[in-house]
Order: sequence, then structure tokens, then C-alpha cells
Amino acid sequence: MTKRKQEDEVQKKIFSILDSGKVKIFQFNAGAGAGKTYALEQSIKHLLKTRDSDLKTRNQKILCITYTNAAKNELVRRLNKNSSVVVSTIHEFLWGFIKTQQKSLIELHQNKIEDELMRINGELTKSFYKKIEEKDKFDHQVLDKTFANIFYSHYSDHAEPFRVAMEQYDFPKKWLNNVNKFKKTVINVRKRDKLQKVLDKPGRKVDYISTKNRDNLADYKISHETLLDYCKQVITNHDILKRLFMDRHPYVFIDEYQDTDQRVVDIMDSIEQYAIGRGKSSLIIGYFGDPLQNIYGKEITNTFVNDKKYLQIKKVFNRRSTTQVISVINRIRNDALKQESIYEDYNNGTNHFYSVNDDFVLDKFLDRMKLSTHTTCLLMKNEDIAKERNFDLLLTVIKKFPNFKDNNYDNINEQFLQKNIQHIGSFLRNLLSFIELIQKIKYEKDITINKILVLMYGKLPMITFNDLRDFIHKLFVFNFNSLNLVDCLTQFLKISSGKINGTKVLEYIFGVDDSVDTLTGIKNKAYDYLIGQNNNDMDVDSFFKIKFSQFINWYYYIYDNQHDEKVNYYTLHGSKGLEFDNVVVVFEDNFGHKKDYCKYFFENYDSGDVIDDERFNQVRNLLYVACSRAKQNLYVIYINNGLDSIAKSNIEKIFDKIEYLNDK
Ligand SMILES: Nc1ncnc2c1ncn2[C@@H]1O[C@H](COP(=O)(O)OP(=O)(O)OP(=O)(O)O)[C@@H](O)[C@H]1O
Repeated sequence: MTKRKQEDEVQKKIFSILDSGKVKIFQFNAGAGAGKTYALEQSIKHLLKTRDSDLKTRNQKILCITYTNAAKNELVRRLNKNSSVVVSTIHEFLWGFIKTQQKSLIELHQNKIEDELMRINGELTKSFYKKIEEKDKFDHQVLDKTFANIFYSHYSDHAEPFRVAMEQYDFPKKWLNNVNKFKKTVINVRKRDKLQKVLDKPGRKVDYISTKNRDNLADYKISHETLLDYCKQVITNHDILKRLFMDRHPYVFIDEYQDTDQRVVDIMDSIEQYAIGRGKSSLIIGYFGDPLQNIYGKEITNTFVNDKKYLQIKKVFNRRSTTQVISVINRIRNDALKQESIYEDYNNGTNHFYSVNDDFVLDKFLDRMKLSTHTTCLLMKNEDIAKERNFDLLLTVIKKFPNFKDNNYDNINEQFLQKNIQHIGSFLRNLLSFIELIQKIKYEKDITINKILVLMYGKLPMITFNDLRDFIHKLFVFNFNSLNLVDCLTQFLKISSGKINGTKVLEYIFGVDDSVDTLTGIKNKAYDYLIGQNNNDMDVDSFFKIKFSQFINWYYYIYDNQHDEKVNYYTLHGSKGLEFDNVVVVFEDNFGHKKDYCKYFFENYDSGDVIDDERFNQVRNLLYVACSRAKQNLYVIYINNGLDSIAKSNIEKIFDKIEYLNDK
């Protein structure tokens, strides 16, 4: 049978499951470039061809869950918008599904507030608060409005000026010995009061805010993680919702199963069980993915790798890369899946492995290899990416703050350079929203008024067109690119037009209340995020003095997956899901807080007992994702201080031969 025929057979297997009219969950496994997204698209098209009128009569929709908004937009584009298909990210979909279940949501939310109150009380009993005899008096004092204003105005000061500001209150000196503990205690008492008040006065609705990365419990606003918790509890405990789900969505496709949260899998399992119990219903759930492309350190749901309780479908063909690239990526993955090209003659590519020392200069290498167009460089060092993308100053400053230093080093990748914006650090996410607002107003020609207003207020407020036009006009006067962050914020705060007020917009974007002036409030948020309880003698001024253009460049790095025909630069993580003609990957050992990051992989490759070695698997997955982006030619450069014989021999097993480049 020809390869194309075999590929068709795989697709037909999926079609036959879709046509079976039964309750089934299947798992489609295929390596990089196999065409998983394509298979998913074909499956939807098949259903549209065979079942569209049925779906329409019953008011049912095919549901397709993608991991990112970018993937969603791509799939929507390929499917040419069809009213029988819903393509959505999981959070967006689940919120739409459960948001009317307010009775259950409020109950869960109140439980969460009670848990939080218990946590706060626990913390208070561990601080000087426990020993205060007249607790009511202390509470009364710190809940006072004037006190709050002074407290927050000096919140992000160094320790001594903060103590001086507190002198007018007769707190015993020893309470202020440790300024951080004092601040924490005050905040806990204030938070407890706020939460207690909302518990005593119910009647609010729970809302999911997709643009913020942190809950605001007192305001009944939840973020992504809490949404998944609530959804799991609400759906798995209510048969009526399971029924509603399967009646509305008899076909569910979930892309990138390796990144799918356990709670989502639990929800789907419970719906499947319910469907089986009802008999004669039909429900098909298909997971598409590749366990080896899990690169964010969050463990894959056991069901997908060990239990394999779903129907397994495998595809071995590769549609992306030349045979030269495929042979390398097969060897990197080193598992049972060995891909082969679907094409008979796609073998005009190359793969090279260069061992180089610290003097290696990438630009010279690109020159030498004549790689000046259609080339993408995947770099490990964040500093290199930041320099190429012109936000190196921002990175240099951010790295000095406790939230990104020492043990928190991984936060640079996980919260600052993270391409999935749901995982960006909470304060940074707010900052991105501010930059997005300015950039969209200034440069995005087809931005809708709704989108602008939602960015400004989180909802559609009643304002006049004139006010909006005037506001935008005033915004255009400033050349934000030439200002630093604090000046940008200051200018923005001052803009007002009728009912629109820059201060209110920033209060919304940064989640600041009116107990202090807005700029100080924003600085306090930055202080909590960047420094927190970790240092008394640091301030956030250096961050706010950074040129706004650096933040804009960072924003474009996070959001922008466009690449041009010249040389483009990404981190290895950031390349996931993309493909390029020529790929240059630069491996380094000094990465991820390790001194032997890649070395560990090369030394242990082929040692036989690495299957459960999490560290080994993480490096392997990252190298696999990076190398499998190449369509035609792959150049791997390994910066190292000398290779031992085991590493050398293993590298040769993967890449055939090592070329040495040691010129300056
Ligand atoms: N049946 C097909 N016919 C033509 N081109 C295809 C087909 N399937 C996939 N392709 C092409 O092959 C390439 C890889 O496909 P796709 O991106 O769907 O793979 P993938 O398995 O999702 O990759 P990865 O997991 O590495 O991100 C793309 O350029 C896609 O357009």
C-alpha cells in the first residue's frame, strides 16, 4: 500500500469512529509535523459533509478546543467560518457553558472565600497580631481611610521611610522591626474585613475575567485556574449539565492533549460516563497530541501516557520535513514512534551538528553559511533573544528583582517570556493590557470600538462616540515610544474626555482601588509582584524608569508569531507549533539554572534507564520541539567546554557526525 493510502487509512479510522453513533473517546498520537492539526481539520470537514443538516436541525455544534487563541484563529480561518462548528480555547468555552449556573458558582465562591478567611486567620495567629490584647482597636486603626492612605502611599518605600511614616501612630516599636511582617499583617486584616463584608452581604454574581491572571475574590472575579476548579465541580456534580453538554456537543475535539489540564480530562470523562449510562446516545471525544511536545514542565495527564484507556490511533508519517531532518528528530525522541516522510523524494535537506566554544558568534556563522533569508534562529539564552528583539534593558532590570532572581530564575521563562499569556505574571499581564490598548488604538486599523472599550473597562460602558473620539485624539498627541514607563502612565492618567477618564481606565487595568493615588497604587502592585516580602531595601523605581519602547518590543515578542523572509529569532519554547525552512538551533549548557543542561541529555541518551527521569525528558522534549521546526535544513550548534567520550558517541548516534568550529 502506498504511503498516501496508509495515511488515508488512518484518517478513515477516525471517520469510522465519528460515524459509529456510539460513545467513544479516542486519542490521536503523532509526532511533530505529522499533520495533527490537519487531521483534526479533516475530521471536522468530514462531519460537516455527512452530518451538517442533522446538526443544524438538532441545534447541535461540533466543539473544537485549541490551546491558544492563535491556534483558534488559524483553525477558524481554515474552516471558513461555519455555524455548525465552535472553535474555542477551553476557558472561553467552559465559561460560556457554566456562567448561567450562578447558584452553584456563588456557593463555590463563598466556600473559597471562607477558605481564604481561614488561611488569613492562620497567618495572623503566626504574627505579632496574636499577642495584641485590644485587637478591635488595632483593626479599627488599620481599617481607617486616612491610615490606609498613608500606609499605601509609603507601601513601596524602603524600610526606614516606611517606619517614619508610621510614627504618627502609636504602634509599639517592635511591631515595626520587621517591616514586611507588619505590612503583611495590616494587609491581612484589611483583606479579612473586605471578604467578611462580601460574605455577609451576598447577592453578587461570579464573573470570569479572561484578561487578568489573578482572582479578585472580594469582587467575585475569577481567573483561569479558579475557573477550571469551579467548572470541574459544577459539571461533574450535575447530571443535568452533562446532559446539556452532550446534547449540544455530540462531537468534541481537543488539540494538544499533552498540555490539557487534568480537570478538563476529568470533566470529559464524567460526561462520557454519563452518556454511557444513558444508553443509545452518541458522543465522540477526540484528543490530538504528542506527549513529547510537552515542554512547560506541567505533567501530562496519566491517562494519555500510562493508562492509555482511550482508543489509540497512531500516525507515523511526517509532512513537514526532509528525510535528513526526520532522521535526526526520530533519534532525539528515541521512543517507539519512528516517523517517515510521506513524500518519496523529499530528501534535499541537510542536518549539521557543530561543536563550538564560548567564542562562537552567531552572526558570523550565518554569514559563513549564507543564511541571510528564510532562516530562523532558536536561542536558549533569553539575553540573546531580548537583544535581538530590543528589550534587553527591560530584561536586565527585571532580572535584578527577587521574583526573577536565584530560586525564582525560572519565572523569566514562565512569567515574563511566556507565549501563553494566561501564564504571564499577574502584574506583567496588566502591563501588557495597557500596552495593548495604546498599540491597538494607535496602529491597528481594523480594531473595533467594542474591543477598545473592553480593554479600557472590561465591559461596554455607556459613553458617547464624541467622548471616545476626543479621548483617542488626546492620546495621539503623545509619543509614548520616547517616554519612560512612569511618564507614560502619568500622561495617560491625565487624559480625560467627558465620561472617559484615564485614571479610571488605569484603575481598571491594574486593579487599583481608590485608597491611594493611582500611580502609587500601580507602583505598589509592581512592588508586590517584583519584590514582595523578599527585600526591605529595594524599590521599583528602576523598573518604572525603563523606556516604554522596551516594553512595546517585549509586547510584540509575546504576541507576535509573524515572521518575515529574513532572519528571525525565537526562544526554543517560543517556537512551538511553528515551522521554518532553515532552522539554526543554538544549544547551551548554562541554562535553566543548570550548568549542564544539554550535556545531561547527551551523556544519558541511550543509557536505557532514563524513561522516568523527568529532567532528561524535559531537555529531550525541548530539543525535539526545536529541531522539528525545520522543514528543509537543520543546523544545530552546541556551545560547550569540551565533550567527553560518552557525550561524543551519543551525539554521533543522533546527528551522524560532529563538526568543530573554533574560529573567533
Ligand atoms: N494531508 C496534508 N496535505 C497537505 N499538507 C499537509 C497535510 N497534513 C499536514 N500538512 C502540512 O504539513 C505541515 C505540518 O502539519 P501540522 O502543522 O498540522 O502538523 P502538527 O502535527 O500539528 O505539527 P506539530 O506537532 O509539530 O506542531 C504543515 O505545513 C501542514 O500544512
